[in-house]
Amino acid sequence: MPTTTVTHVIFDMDGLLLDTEKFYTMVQENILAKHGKTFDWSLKAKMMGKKAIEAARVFIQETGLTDIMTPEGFLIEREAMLRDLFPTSELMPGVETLIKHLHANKVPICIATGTQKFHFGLKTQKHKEIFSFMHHIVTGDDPEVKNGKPSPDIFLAAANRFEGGGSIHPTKFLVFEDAPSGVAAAKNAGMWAVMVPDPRLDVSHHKGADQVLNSLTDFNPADWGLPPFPRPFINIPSI
Ligand SMILES: O=P(O)(O)OC[C@H](O)CO
Ligand SMILES: [Mg+2]
Repeated sequence: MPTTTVTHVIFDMDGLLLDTEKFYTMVQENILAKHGKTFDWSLKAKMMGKKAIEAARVFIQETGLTDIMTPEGFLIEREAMLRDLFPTSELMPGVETLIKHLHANKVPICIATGTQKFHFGLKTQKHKEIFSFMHHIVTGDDPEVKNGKPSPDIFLAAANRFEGGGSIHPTKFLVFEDAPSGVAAAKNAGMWAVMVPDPRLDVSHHKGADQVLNSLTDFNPADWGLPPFPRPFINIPSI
Protein backbone atom coordinates (compact mmCIF):
# COMPACT_ATOMS: atom_id res chain seq x y z
CA MET A 1 0.00 0.00 0.00
CA PRO A 2 1.55 3.35 -1.00
CA THR A 3 2.36 5.99 1.59
CA THR A 4 0.10 8.74 0.42
CA THR A 5 -2.30 11.31 1.78
CA VAL A 6 -5.83 11.47 0.49
CA THR A 7 -8.26 14.30 1.23
CA HIS A 8 -11.62 13.03 -0.08
CA VAL A 9 -13.42 9.68 0.24
CA ILE A 10 -15.89 8.11 -2.19
CA PHE A 11 -17.95 5.14 -0.95
CA ASP A 12 -19.55 2.46 -3.08
CA MET A 13 -22.83 1.36 -1.50
CA ASP A 14 -24.18 -2.14 -2.24
CA GLY A 15 -22.03 -4.72 -0.52
CA LEU A 16 -19.76 -2.04 0.93
CA LEU A 17 -21.94 0.26 3.06
CA LEU A 18 -25.11 -1.86 2.95
CA ASP A 19 -25.50 -5.63 3.25
CA THR A 20 -27.60 -5.79 0.07
CA GLU A 21 -25.64 -8.07 -2.29
CA LYS A 22 -27.18 -11.07 -0.49
CA PHE A 23 -30.62 -9.89 -1.70
CA TYR A 24 -29.45 -9.78 -5.34
CA THR A 25 -27.87 -13.23 -4.97
CA MET A 26 -30.97 -14.80 -3.38
CA VAL A 27 -33.37 -13.37 -5.97
CA GLN A 28 -31.13 -14.32 -8.89
CA GLU A 29 -30.79 -17.86 -7.50
CA ASN A 30 -34.61 -18.06 -7.31
CA ILE A 31 -35.05 -16.88 -10.90
CA LEU A 32 -32.46 -19.31 -12.25
CA ALA A 33 -33.87 -22.23 -10.21
CA LYS A 34 -37.17 -21.83 -12.09
CA HIS A 35 -35.21 -22.66 -15.25
CA GLY A 36 -33.21 -25.50 -13.71
CA LYS A 37 -30.06 -23.43 -13.53
CA THR A 38 -27.77 -22.41 -10.65
CA PHE A 39 -26.25 -19.03 -9.78
CA ASP A 40 -22.61 -19.00 -8.74
CA TRP A 41 -19.99 -16.51 -7.58
CA SER A 42 -18.15 -16.49 -10.91
CA LEU A 43 -21.30 -14.99 -12.48
CA LYS A 44 -21.90 -12.81 -9.42
CA ALA A 45 -18.37 -11.37 -9.80
CA LYS A 46 -19.21 -10.29 -13.36
CA MET A 47 -22.50 -8.62 -12.36
CA MET A 48 -21.88 -6.86 -9.05
CA GLY A 49 -21.28 -3.14 -9.12
CA LYS A 50 -22.67 -2.66 -12.59
CA LYS A 51 -25.68 -0.60 -13.62
CA ALA A 52 -28.84 -2.74 -13.51
CA ILE A 53 -29.29 -3.09 -17.30
CA GLU A 54 -25.60 -3.88 -17.80
CA ALA A 55 -25.70 -6.54 -15.05
CA ALA A 56 -28.91 -7.92 -16.57
CA ARG A 57 -27.29 -8.33 -19.98
CA VAL A 58 -24.43 -10.29 -18.37
CA PHE A 59 -26.93 -12.47 -16.47
CA ILE A 60 -29.00 -13.38 -19.57
CA GLN A 61 -25.91 -13.95 -21.74
CA GLU A 62 -23.95 -16.04 -19.23
CA THR A 63 -26.93 -18.23 -18.22
CA GLY A 64 -28.10 -18.93 -21.78
CA LEU A 65 -31.59 -17.52 -21.14
CA THR A 66 -31.54 -15.28 -24.23
CA ASP A 67 -34.42 -17.24 -25.80
CA ILE A 68 -36.45 -17.26 -22.60
CA MET A 69 -36.27 -13.71 -21.25
CA THR A 70 -34.89 -10.27 -22.15
CA PRO A 71 -32.61 -8.26 -19.83
CA GLU A 72 -35.49 -5.85 -19.31
CA GLY A 73 -37.86 -8.71 -18.45
CA PHE A 74 -35.32 -10.11 -16.01
CA LEU A 75 -35.05 -6.71 -14.27
CA ILE A 76 -38.85 -6.45 -13.93
CA GLU A 77 -39.01 -9.91 -12.36
CA ARG A 78 -35.96 -9.28 -10.16
CA GLU A 79 -37.06 -5.90 -8.91
CA ALA A 80 -40.53 -7.09 -7.98
CA MET A 81 -38.80 -9.54 -5.63
CA LEU A 82 -36.21 -7.01 -4.36
CA ARG A 83 -38.66 -4.22 -3.57
CA ASP A 84 -39.75 -5.70 -0.25
CA LEU A 85 -36.20 -6.64 0.71
CA PHE A 86 -34.44 -3.30 0.10
CA PRO A 87 -36.10 -1.41 3.02
CA THR A 88 -34.70 -4.03 5.43
CA SER A 89 -31.07 -3.31 4.39
CA GLU A 90 -28.58 -3.22 7.26
CA LEU A 91 -25.23 -1.40 7.48
CA MET A 92 -22.08 -3.47 6.97
CA PRO A 93 -19.74 -3.77 10.00
CA GLY A 94 -17.62 -0.69 10.70
CA VAL A 95 -19.65 1.66 8.47
CA GLU A 96 -21.26 3.79 11.17
CA THR A 97 -17.99 4.27 13.10
CA LEU A 98 -15.99 5.20 10.00
CA ILE A 99 -18.54 7.57 8.48
CA LYS A 100 -19.17 9.36 11.79
CA HIS A 101 -15.39 9.65 12.30
CA LEU A 102 -14.72 11.11 8.85
CA HIS A 103 -17.69 13.47 9.13
CA ALA A 104 -16.62 14.63 12.62
CA ASN A 105 -13.17 15.38 11.19
CA LYS A 106 -14.62 17.30 8.23
CA VAL A 107 -13.30 14.86 5.62
CA PRO A 108 -15.45 15.32 2.48
CA ILE A 109 -17.30 12.05 1.76
CA CYS A 110 -19.82 10.99 -0.87
CA ILE A 111 -21.41 7.93 -2.47
CA ALA A 112 -21.06 6.59 -6.03
CA THR A 113 -23.41 3.66 -6.52
CA GLY A 114 -24.57 1.70 -9.56
CA THR A 115 -28.00 1.42 -8.04
CA GLN A 116 -30.72 3.67 -9.39
CA LYS A 117 -32.05 6.64 -7.42
CA PHE A 118 -35.40 5.03 -6.57
CA HIS A 119 -33.76 1.93 -5.14
CA PHE A 120 -31.26 4.11 -3.25
CA GLY A 121 -34.20 5.59 -1.36
CA LEU A 122 -35.63 2.16 -0.50
CA LYS A 123 -32.26 0.78 0.67
CA THR A 124 -31.31 3.74 2.87
CA GLN A 125 -34.62 4.54 4.56
CA LYS A 126 -33.54 2.94 7.88
CA HIS A 127 -30.22 4.81 7.92
CA LYS A 128 -31.07 8.43 7.13
CA GLU A 129 -28.62 9.95 9.66
CA ILE A 130 -25.58 8.10 8.32
CA PHE A 131 -26.45 8.92 4.73
CA SER A 132 -27.11 12.56 5.63
CA PHE A 133 -23.36 12.94 6.31
CA MET A 134 -22.63 12.46 2.61
CA HIS A 135 -21.75 15.63 0.66
CA HIS A 136 -23.57 14.19 -2.38
CA ILE A 137 -24.84 10.95 -3.89
CA VAL A 138 -24.26 9.82 -7.51
CA THR A 139 -26.51 6.97 -8.66
CA GLY A 140 -26.24 4.68 -11.67
CA ASP A 141 -29.08 6.46 -13.50
CA ASP A 142 -27.40 9.89 -13.18
CA PRO A 143 -27.24 11.59 -16.62
CA GLU A 144 -23.47 12.11 -16.21
CA VAL A 145 -22.91 8.37 -15.79
CA LYS A 146 -22.89 7.33 -19.46
CA ASN A 147 -21.31 3.94 -18.74
CA GLY A 148 -21.41 1.94 -15.50
CA LYS A 149 -18.46 0.52 -13.55
CA PRO A 150 -15.70 -0.42 -14.63
CA SER A 151 -15.98 2.78 -16.64
CA PRO A 152 -14.58 5.68 -14.54
CA ASP A 153 -17.66 7.85 -15.27
CA ILE A 154 -19.36 7.54 -11.87
CA PHE A 155 -16.20 8.23 -9.82
CA LEU A 156 -15.20 11.19 -12.02
CA ALA A 157 -18.72 12.62 -11.66
CA ALA A 158 -18.58 12.04 -7.89
CA ALA A 159 -15.16 13.75 -7.62
CA ASN A 160 -16.30 16.79 -9.60
CA ARG A 161 -19.27 17.44 -7.29
CA PHE A 162 -17.15 18.21 -4.25
CA GLU A 163 -16.25 21.88 -3.62
CA GLY A 164 -13.36 22.53 -6.02
CA GLY A 165 -13.70 18.93 -7.18
CA GLY A 166 -12.69 19.62 -10.75
CA SER A 167 -9.24 20.86 -9.69
CA ILE A 168 -8.43 18.13 -7.18
CA HIS A 169 -5.94 15.55 -8.40
CA PRO A 170 -7.48 12.05 -8.69
CA THR A 171 -4.85 10.63 -6.32
CA LYS A 172 -6.38 12.72 -3.54
CA PHE A 173 -9.48 10.50 -3.68
CA LEU A 174 -9.83 7.21 -1.81
CA VAL A 175 -12.53 4.86 -3.10
CA PHE A 176 -14.02 2.04 -1.00
CA GLU A 177 -15.43 -0.82 -3.09
CA ASP A 178 -16.55 -4.44 -2.77
CA ALA A 179 -16.75 -5.32 -6.47
CA PRO A 180 -14.07 -6.02 -9.10
CA SER A 181 -15.87 -3.68 -11.52
CA GLY A 182 -15.82 -0.95 -8.89
CA VAL A 183 -12.12 -1.32 -8.14
CA ALA A 184 -11.40 -1.21 -11.88
CA ALA A 185 -13.55 1.93 -12.23
CA ALA A 186 -11.64 3.65 -9.41
CA LYS A 187 -8.28 2.77 -10.95
CA ASN A 188 -9.52 3.87 -14.38
CA ALA A 189 -10.36 7.21 -12.72
CA GLY A 190 -6.78 7.46 -11.38
CA MET A 191 -7.89 7.09 -7.76
CA TRP A 192 -6.83 4.84 -4.88
CA ALA A 193 -9.02 1.80 -4.17
CA VAL A 194 -9.57 -0.01 -0.88
CA MET A 195 -11.42 -3.25 -1.56
CA VAL A 196 -13.58 -4.97 1.08
CA PRO A 197 -14.61 -8.10 -0.86
CA ASP A 198 -17.11 -10.78 0.13
CA PRO A 199 -15.04 -13.74 1.38
CA ARG A 200 -16.73 -15.92 -1.27
CA LEU A 201 -15.25 -13.81 -4.07
CA ASP A 202 -12.22 -15.54 -5.56
CA VAL A 203 -8.98 -13.76 -4.62
CA SER A 204 -8.11 -13.48 -8.32
CA HIS A 205 -10.69 -10.67 -8.37
CA HIS A 206 -8.78 -8.66 -5.76
CA LYS A 207 -6.12 -7.60 -8.25
CA GLY A 208 -5.92 -3.89 -8.91
CA ALA A 209 -6.97 -2.88 -5.40
CA ASP A 210 -4.39 -0.83 -3.48
CA GLN A 211 -5.49 -2.37 -0.20
CA VAL A 212 -7.75 -5.37 0.56
CA LEU A 213 -9.55 -5.64 3.90
CA ASN A 214 -11.73 -8.37 5.40
CA SER A 215 -13.96 -5.68 6.90
CA LEU A 216 -14.21 -1.91 7.24
CA THR A 217 -13.53 -2.51 10.94
CA ASP A 218 -9.94 -3.25 9.88
CA PHE A 219 -9.50 0.13 8.16
CA ASN A 220 -6.94 2.51 9.68
CA PRO A 221 -7.52 6.07 8.41
CA ALA A 222 -3.95 7.05 9.35
CA ASP A 223 -2.66 4.58 6.70
CA TRP A 224 -4.00 7.05 4.11
CA GLY A 225 -3.11 10.30 5.86
CA LEU A 226 -6.67 10.72 7.13
CA PRO A 227 -7.37 11.79 10.73
CA PRO A 228 -6.62 8.81 13.00
CA PHE A 229 -9.29 7.25 15.17
CA PRO A 230 -9.05 8.60 18.71
CA ARG A 231 -6.82 6.43 20.88
CA PRO A 232 -8.94 4.22 23.15
CA PHE A 233 -9.37 5.99 26.45
CA ILE A 234 -7.76 3.86 29.14
CA ASN A 235 -8.80 4.99 32.56
CA ILE A 236 -5.82 4.04 34.73
CA PRO A 237 -6.83 4.73 38.32
CA SER A 238 -4.26 6.91 40.13
CA ILE A 239 -2.28 4.94 42.68
O1 LIG B 1 -22.19 -1.73 -5.52
P1 LIG B 1 -23.03 -0.57 -6.02
O2 LIG B 1 -23.48 0.33 -4.92
O3 LIG B 1 -22.35 0.19 -7.18
O4 LIG B 1 -24.41 -1.19 -6.62
C1 LIG B 1 -24.39 -1.97 -7.77
C2 LIG B 1 -25.64 -2.80 -7.97
O5 LIG B 1 -26.76 -2.07 -7.71
C3 LIG B 1 -25.61 -4.05 -7.15
O6 LIG B 1 -24.67 -4.92 -7.66
MG1 LIG C 1 -20.78 -2.59 -4.37
